[in-house]
Amino acid sequence: MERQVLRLRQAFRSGRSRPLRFRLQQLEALRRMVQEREKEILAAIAADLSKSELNAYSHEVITILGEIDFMLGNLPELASARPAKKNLLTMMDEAYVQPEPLGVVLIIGAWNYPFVLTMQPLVGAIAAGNAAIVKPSELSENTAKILAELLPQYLDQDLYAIVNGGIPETTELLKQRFDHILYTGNTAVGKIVMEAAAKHLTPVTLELGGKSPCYIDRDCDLDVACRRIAWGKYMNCGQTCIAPDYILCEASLQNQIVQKIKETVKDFYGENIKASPDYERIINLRHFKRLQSLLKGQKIAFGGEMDEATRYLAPTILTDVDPNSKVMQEEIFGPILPIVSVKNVDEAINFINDREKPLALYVFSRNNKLIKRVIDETSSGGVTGNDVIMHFTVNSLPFGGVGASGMGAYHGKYSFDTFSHQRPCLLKGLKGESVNKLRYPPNSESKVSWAKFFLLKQFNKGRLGMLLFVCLVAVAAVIVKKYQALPRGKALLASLIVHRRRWSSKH
Ligand SMILES: NC(=O)c1ccc[n+]([C@@H]2O[C@H](COP(=O)([O-])OP(=O)(O)OC[C@H]3O[C@@H](n4cnc5c(N)ncnc54)[C@H](O)[C@@H]3O)[C@@H](O)[C@H]2O)c1
Ligand SMILES: CC(C)=CCC/C(C)=C/CC/C(C)=C/C=O
Repeated sequence: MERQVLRLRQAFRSGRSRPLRFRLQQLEALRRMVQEREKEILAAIAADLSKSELNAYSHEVITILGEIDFMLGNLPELASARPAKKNLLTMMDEAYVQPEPLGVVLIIGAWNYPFVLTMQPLVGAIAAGNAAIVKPSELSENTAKILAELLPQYLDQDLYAIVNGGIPETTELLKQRFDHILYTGNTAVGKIVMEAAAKHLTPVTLELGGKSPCYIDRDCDLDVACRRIAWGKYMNCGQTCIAPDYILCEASLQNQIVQKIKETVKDFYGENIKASPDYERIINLRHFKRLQSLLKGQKIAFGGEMDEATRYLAPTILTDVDPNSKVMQEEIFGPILPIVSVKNVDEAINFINDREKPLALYVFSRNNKLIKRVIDETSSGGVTGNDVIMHFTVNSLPFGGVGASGMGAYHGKYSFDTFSHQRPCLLKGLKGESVNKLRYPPNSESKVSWAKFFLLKQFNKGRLGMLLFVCLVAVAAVIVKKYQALPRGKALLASLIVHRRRWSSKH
């Protein structure tokens, strides 16, 4: 492991990954990989998640193609230096922010969207000019295997590597020094990752989970709300980090919601859900049994059928759920939808704020003011109003958690920023020592007063006004220096001093 990281570090140090042309070429190669080897990629995802290849394409491949296209189109602008605003003391200098790559980064992915959760961060890491190691989840072993086979065929092998394995391999990997780690997965392992990263002072992006609430207002189109919620909850068999975890609504809405979701499920998956190509299975027996245990003692208003042999768990709704029950204590990550009654929106807001900050928050209402109020009075990684999941698909929005649901964000520009250091650069000339004297010892009241004037005075006169002022100062300095005795120079300096004194007396 150590040797592998060293190999990547040496390749990074060679500077090969930095030129814009190289990054674009690697991103194009990645796009070629996805297009040319689509069938193998889809087959692997489908096998890992008991998913149809059509769904594998729309859940995962589309996202990656979109992300690569975004980077190819925007990278020249994202990677270029941005001029920075200057103060009076640096007016004549060059100030800019230059994004630079961090170095060798580690990307650890989760099993539930095994292609998206490894490749989307990789697109950002390449775009920002880094070397990267990708560690796919061992639970999605087919995708892990195909990535290990394909990536070296398309990408620079000394800069980008796949490491496969389980806990021992990841533990070994985490002992190495990286320049950034982006981890996707559960909160407990997130803490392990952060602890390991802290030993090297490595910054982390943690894409974690949580219980994402979904509030349905009384003033709402319930048909539309229930169709959208059912789509987001039961896709990937509920194993989506931003799936609506539970519903909050007034008690009087509960039965209608059950009825409407029931009808939607029939529309989506037919009478025989088990036979639907659009309904997936639970990833493994451990998770199946965990979900089974969440149903104990609950009122199942719909669904609940299960088959351990195939890890089938039907789309399920629980009603009159006690907020203290087990199903309301942990992220469900399966096709179980509890409904918890609240009296009104105030109680819903309190309910949300009494718990850990979720990864996503959903509000359904005809009343935009109510939606804005819920947003203003709560906190979550992201929000979609009158729909679920969809904020994930907008790559101009940062995607990430807050508090217990994670830290940092990625997607589009935000991926580029996550894997870059925004380096402040100030390039000065070797002239101007007369002004610089202000900051050299010995200090004096007058110097402090001048420094305050130069550094704190806000100029609202635009660039031209600023330039005129600087010229005035420069001319005054030259005149005073060369012709100390001349009345015009003295007068100019005197007026500047008066101007500065007047300003100083006010500040
Ligand atoms: N925020 C997001 O974008 C996002 C996306 C997907 C999943 N999730 C969250 O992830 C959770 C489900 O994923 P999971 O954790 O079951 O996935 P997982 O079991 O695939 O684990 C995630 C990664 O952590 C590694 N890992 C596991 N144990 C480890 C250990 N002890 N030390 C070091 N590495 C270890 C795995 O090898 C894997 O690569 C849910 O909470 C879900 O909400 C979040
Ligand atoms: C809008 C369509 C067709 C797909 C969205 C794909 C999707 C739900 C991706 C989720 C990825 C993600 C962050 C999962 C977390 O577990």
